[in-house]
Amino acid sequence: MPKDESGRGNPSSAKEAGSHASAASGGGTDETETAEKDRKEPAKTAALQALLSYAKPHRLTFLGIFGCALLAILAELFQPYLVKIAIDDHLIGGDGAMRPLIVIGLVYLALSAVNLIFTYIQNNLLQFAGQSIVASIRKRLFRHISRLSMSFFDRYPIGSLVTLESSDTETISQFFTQVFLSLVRDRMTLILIIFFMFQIDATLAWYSMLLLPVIALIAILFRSVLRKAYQQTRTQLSRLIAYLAENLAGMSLIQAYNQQDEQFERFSGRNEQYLKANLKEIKTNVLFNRSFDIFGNVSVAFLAWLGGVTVFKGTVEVGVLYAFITYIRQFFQPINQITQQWNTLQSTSISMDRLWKILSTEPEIKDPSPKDKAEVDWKRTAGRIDYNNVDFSYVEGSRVLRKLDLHILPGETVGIVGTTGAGKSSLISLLTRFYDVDAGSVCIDGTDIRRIEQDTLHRMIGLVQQEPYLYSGTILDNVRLFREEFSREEVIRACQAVGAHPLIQRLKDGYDTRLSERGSGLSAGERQLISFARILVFRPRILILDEATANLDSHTEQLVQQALAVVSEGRTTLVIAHRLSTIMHADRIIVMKQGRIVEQGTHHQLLGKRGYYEELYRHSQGIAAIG
Ligand SMILES: Nc1ncnc2c1ncn2[C@@H]1O[C@H](COP(=O)(O)OP(=O)(O)OP(=O)(O)O)[C@@H](O)[C@H]1O
Repeated sequence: MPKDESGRGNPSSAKEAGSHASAASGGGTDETETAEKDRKEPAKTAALQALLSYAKPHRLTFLGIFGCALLAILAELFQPYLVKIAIDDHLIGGDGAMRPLIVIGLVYLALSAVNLIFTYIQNNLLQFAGQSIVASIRKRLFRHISRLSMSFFDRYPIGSLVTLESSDTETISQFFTQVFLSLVRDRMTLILIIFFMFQIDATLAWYSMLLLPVIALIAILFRSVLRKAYQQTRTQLSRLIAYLAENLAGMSLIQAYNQQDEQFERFSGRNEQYLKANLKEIKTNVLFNRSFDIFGNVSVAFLAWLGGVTVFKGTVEVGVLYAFITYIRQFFQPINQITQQWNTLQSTSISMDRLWKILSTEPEIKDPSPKDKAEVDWKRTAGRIDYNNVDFSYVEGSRVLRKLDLHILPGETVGIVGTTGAGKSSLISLLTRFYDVDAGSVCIDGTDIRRIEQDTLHRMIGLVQQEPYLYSGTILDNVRLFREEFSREEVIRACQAVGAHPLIQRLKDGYDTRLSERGSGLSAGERQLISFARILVFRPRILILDEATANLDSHTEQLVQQALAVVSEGRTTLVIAHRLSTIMHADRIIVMKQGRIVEQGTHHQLLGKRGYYEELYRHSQGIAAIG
């Protein structure tokens, strides 16, 4: 069972996160989504409140939208009324004078212009408010995700976070630009049409109201079918995207194993299902729209007949009948819109729910409270590290580090070795506070790192990983990590010190050469040298190298080793290495096995012990010989 389900730290359990992830990646069926929804009604209210809180700063804009919509609708609905006046008072009942008819014509035109202008302003305001709201949601989400703890990323697939940041926020933007408008404008239109009808002729208006239950019945019947068809399409699309993402990520393996045809077949199957779901959704939509059209025409015929009879009897004027027929036609439009928007409303609520789950996830690793906070200056760190009786597990019941006690002196270089899964990387992750210990403590210069602010802690420590991450940007940006406080000269000096300068100069634009994502275009060794230069620029007091030379050939490794000697100078350095040759010259070597330190000493002392280290060493020598 993941730790946070036991009540520690994160309120959203891993189980929930997992189910969300599967829904995002297409695993969710209608039933599971409905069940999820039922369970999370309170969360949804919170989600809706959160959504509204984003809209709050734009309340004046929304007031403007409301006003514009009202004026546009009034202008539109006043037109049939004008025609009624023209027919009844001037064409049939009038004295044949043209002047009033021309005036009515001009007013009619003016109303069209009013409708056009206010609809235009309303749409612009709405787009402005909607897009601004979604932009700020995206910003907050990005910031929030980047502050979440590593345990969150263990549970949450990156793909579903990308979906969240891209397509879920897009759905929410549709809420503001389509659904919200429909909720406001279409409802207002319906109410005003009914109002105009009763103003003109109450008897005909009551007859027209007979249509309402039938309209409601059709809308309700279709709503569930539409919703099902829509959700089916979404599920199939998510499955397709998830499959595509997985496929692209593993392309090298697919090509190496010549799996293209098999993968193509599997893709085609999913594509076919998506196509079917899409066609079904379109068919249902067309059926709904046409049914509504037919019913609209039948209603008009019914009203024409009923009205015609009353016109013949002389109880209703022709103009009134004309206005009614127009209103009835207009009546169907907003109802159709509202029903259509129901789908978007549904998906907004699902997206908002997902978004809220992430936004309400508290980082498990928190900064100390002002009371507990230790005042530390990272520049003055001596670099002593103490692991005091540390217990640690990622998943409850499966201990990774046991009663681990390790004390490292300032400036000492410590190599950490052990077989796969021994706990080497976990040891490092505790020092950087990617995770917190279950018991015991980790201290730097005698201060428990939980009492040090994370920003300060991360300035104390420099981490170089096996696959150094380079961002899309220039070499200069990548060395100083986009922080302008470091000058170009500092970056160049750092690159010279680690031996990266000649190779950077050979590049097309030198330090201004733009790297593509992940630094493709540079060799593994070159990328590693750039990450070493970062260390010299940022000057952390503690340096961690996690398999930093694992991917390099022996010539490049030599280059990197020289660079390493430069960067580790005067710093407490922890080096994890599978290749024992990398750490042979360390001041001390820690040998780990199943979460414990089983041996420690210099290379020669350890070989002399003829224990586990010697076994590992012989094994690695054997591999080297075979190589
Ligand atoms: N994020 C994680 N969630 C759950 N278990 C994990 C996680 N990371 C590591 N483990 C488990 O913790 C144990 C120690 O892993 P760790 O990565 O620290 O070992 P290591 O010695 O660095 O191994 P390697 O040399 O292969 O990198 C392993 O059993 C591993 O499966």
